[in-house]
Amino acid sequence: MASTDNLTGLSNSRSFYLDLGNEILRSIRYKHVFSLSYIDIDNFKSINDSIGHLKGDELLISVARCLISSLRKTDIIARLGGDEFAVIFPETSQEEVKSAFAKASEELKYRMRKNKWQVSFSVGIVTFETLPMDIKEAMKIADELMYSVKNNKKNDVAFKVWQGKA
Ligand SMILES: Nc1nc2c(ncn2[C@@H]2O[C@H](COP(=O)(O)OP(=O)(O)OP(=O)(O)O)[C@@H](O)[C@H]2O)c(=O)[nH]1
Repeated sequence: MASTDNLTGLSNSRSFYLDLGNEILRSIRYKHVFSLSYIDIDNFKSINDSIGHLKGDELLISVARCLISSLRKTDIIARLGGDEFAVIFPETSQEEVKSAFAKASEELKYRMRKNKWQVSFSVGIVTFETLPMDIKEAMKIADELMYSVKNNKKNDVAFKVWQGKA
């Protein structure tokens, strides 16, 4: 079965969920924290509608390249589908993920501006100090955080430290 996304060459969702499951187990075993980022492009549909699907594809490939070039080799980057991307940052605290993602944000903004693509990014980044029960719970927490940005004003990064349900 394929483990990469045809368009961008990143991990696909299937492969990403396997890696996320392994990261949860590793973090439990070695008592590490890890961080998980959920990234959704804002207003991507308008790119397809205004300059065409092929340019839309070009933008998605460019996003993948920005993430690959600005993050660590040990970070696991995936395209989950459509205009949604995700990253696992193994053994990475909130402070560390803030500085790691700042670099990626700058690179993404620069690339989009250079190509005159009028999109931005809604991002949720969770650091698991208490480990999630499973993949589903981890993704739900990161997805909800991203949606809190999307439903507010978009174009922002929300950070959260997960310490279990209050
Ligand atoms: N070019 C291209 N477009 C895709 C691909 N996969 C999904 N899409 C398009 O991505 C768009 C995603 O639309 P929405 O989820 O409404 O995203 P959006 O316009 O970014 O909306 P917001 O997230 O609310 O800002 C749809 O128009 C899909 O057709 C792809 O592989 N290539």
